Amino acid sequence: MENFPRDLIRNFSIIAHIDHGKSTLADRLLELTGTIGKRQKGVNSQVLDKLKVERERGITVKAQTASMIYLSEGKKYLLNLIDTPGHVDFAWEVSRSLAACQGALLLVDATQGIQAQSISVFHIAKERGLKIIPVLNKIDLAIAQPELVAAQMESTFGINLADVIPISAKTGKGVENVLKAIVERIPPPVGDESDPLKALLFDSSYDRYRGVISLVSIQGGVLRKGDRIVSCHTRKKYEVTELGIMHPEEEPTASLGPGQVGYIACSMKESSEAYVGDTLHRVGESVEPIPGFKPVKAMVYAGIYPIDSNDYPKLEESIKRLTLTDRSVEVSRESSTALGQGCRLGFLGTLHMDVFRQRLEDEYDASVIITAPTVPYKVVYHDRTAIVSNPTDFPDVTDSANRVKEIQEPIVNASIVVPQDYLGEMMDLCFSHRAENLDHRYLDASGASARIILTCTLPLAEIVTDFYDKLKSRSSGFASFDYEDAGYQPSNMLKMTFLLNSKPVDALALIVHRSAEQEVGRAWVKKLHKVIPRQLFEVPIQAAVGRRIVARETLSAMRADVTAGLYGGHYERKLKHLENQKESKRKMKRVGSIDLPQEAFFDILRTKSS
Ligand SMILES: Nc1nc2c(ncn2[C@@H]2O[C@H](COP(=O)(O)OP(=O)(O)OP(=O)(O)O)[C@@H](O)[C@H]2O)c(=O)[nH]1
Repeated sequence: MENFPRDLIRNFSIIAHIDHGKSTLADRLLELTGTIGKRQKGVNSQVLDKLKVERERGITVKAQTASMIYLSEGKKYLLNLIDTPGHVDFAWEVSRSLAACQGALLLVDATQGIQAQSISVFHIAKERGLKIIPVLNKIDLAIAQPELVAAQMESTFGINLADVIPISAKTGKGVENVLKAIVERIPPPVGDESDPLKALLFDSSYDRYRGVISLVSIQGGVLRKGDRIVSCHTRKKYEVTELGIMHPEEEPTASLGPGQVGYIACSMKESSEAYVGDTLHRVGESVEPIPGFKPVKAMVYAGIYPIDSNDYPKLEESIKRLTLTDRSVEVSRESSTALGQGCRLGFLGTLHMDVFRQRLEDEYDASVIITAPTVPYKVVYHDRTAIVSNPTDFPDVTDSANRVKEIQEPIVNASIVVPQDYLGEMMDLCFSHRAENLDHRYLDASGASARIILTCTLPLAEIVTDFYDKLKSRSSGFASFDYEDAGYQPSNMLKMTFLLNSKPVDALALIVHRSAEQEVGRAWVKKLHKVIPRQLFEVPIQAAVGRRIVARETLSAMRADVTAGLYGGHYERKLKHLENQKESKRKMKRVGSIDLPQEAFFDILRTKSS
């Protein structure tokens, strides 16, 4: 395995919109090359989708890699498949996996045609200079429109119709042609055995016994067991204790040569030491780091609290262990008068957040509440700039004493692919979420079912809550959506606070755009009015921006005599009543002079939209 000549190695990825069949095709390739046995009929567990949550949701979260041997015209090729995740939140993982490849299979579902992510992944691959092999999947289905979709691929990607390979990843039809094309069209990797060692770290996972396991692509030289290596990024030194290829499980080898892709274990204890995109080289040799290194950046933040505050230590431990396997989650401590001790987590996007919460619940049996997501804002003061991702820390911009010059919010370039009948709906949706620079063009030549790609810029804050759900429901499920980071722009954002009996409640603060302050303020005081139990006195519930009250409701005083039931009866009954009262008092959170049941808080926070 380790002695493969470089010109017989091919490193490639499958890139596609979600559900277009990447994992199914990967399975078929592994089967055809004899890397795994044939699946039994009816068993649909994909080898490369490992995590339970991935299987449940049918999406790939973490990239997996596998090597296979393919015989063609008497030659034995080593094909390294680098699997990429299929969701916008993980664009960075796609990009870094592609750094280890020379080619990519661009897979498009022949029943659905090109979708938003087909276009974005195509551009990432193109920018990296990869050889792209267009593949049309699901041709076994009666509703497939292979000619139409192939024509779409020609006009959108500028590829040759003759290069498109029609397949059914499900039945295996045409898949042999894909293997042939990989060998014929994708160039072998570069790099020489005599070069100094240069390895790109493109993924990592955590093993309880061996520590961090990194996936590397050897771009020059040979890596051997026992080698002393050093990270360009951290300058930390390690000894390689084990290495090998994924076939599809780990298979130890004595070395990894130029062009090879494999795993290494090297006494790295903390997963935070394994920087994706880092270059590893041998101690004593100096090399130019591989360009394109950038640390991952959290774009969505939320607070996470245990339902029962006694569970905090357990929750913290669980989060710690989970982040060992998913380094892209940022963690810090946070506490709130209303919710007690918790953590503030930063995620790449909302799906990433959902997946993390589900893993926490599945793997650690933790009952948690996650507060509404907030994006990181830039607060520009006269003398400095701060990044604020927690409403509690957001300054009151209406108070000149705070010397805030400007607030900037993160924006994204969004693209939506949708049948033309839904164009009006989609434009309305975008406008109601503060879209700018709206533009559209046709993907197909014409026809009643012609599809359109709509592009615009949107504030990230507008898409982190329910934008995706609205997009799906208002397009009857036909629209697909993708976005990429487009930096920051000045924006009129304000901090809204809520007052109960004239006292502000920290945990309820949120950041809103000025244009939405009335609407949001009114909706929230109404909601609070519903969930807060009546007190012995009248309680005003107010939404405020700075000192300005933008909405108000009044909770009238409780009239019933609650102690009435206590007169007469047995002593034990009274005692029981007192105990019950004590118990429920324990659960109450005293905010200002108001007692609030914790559940009321959770109710509010669960649905709060920032
Ligand atoms: N009929 C038919 N169904 C297919 C074919 N290829 C994949 N599918 C089905 O399409 C669905 C999605 O396939 P996956 O392989 O999970 O898609 P994916 O692109 O890996 O999805 P992500 O990992 O979430 O990006 C599954 O239900 C597959 O069984 C095909 O050629 N024909």
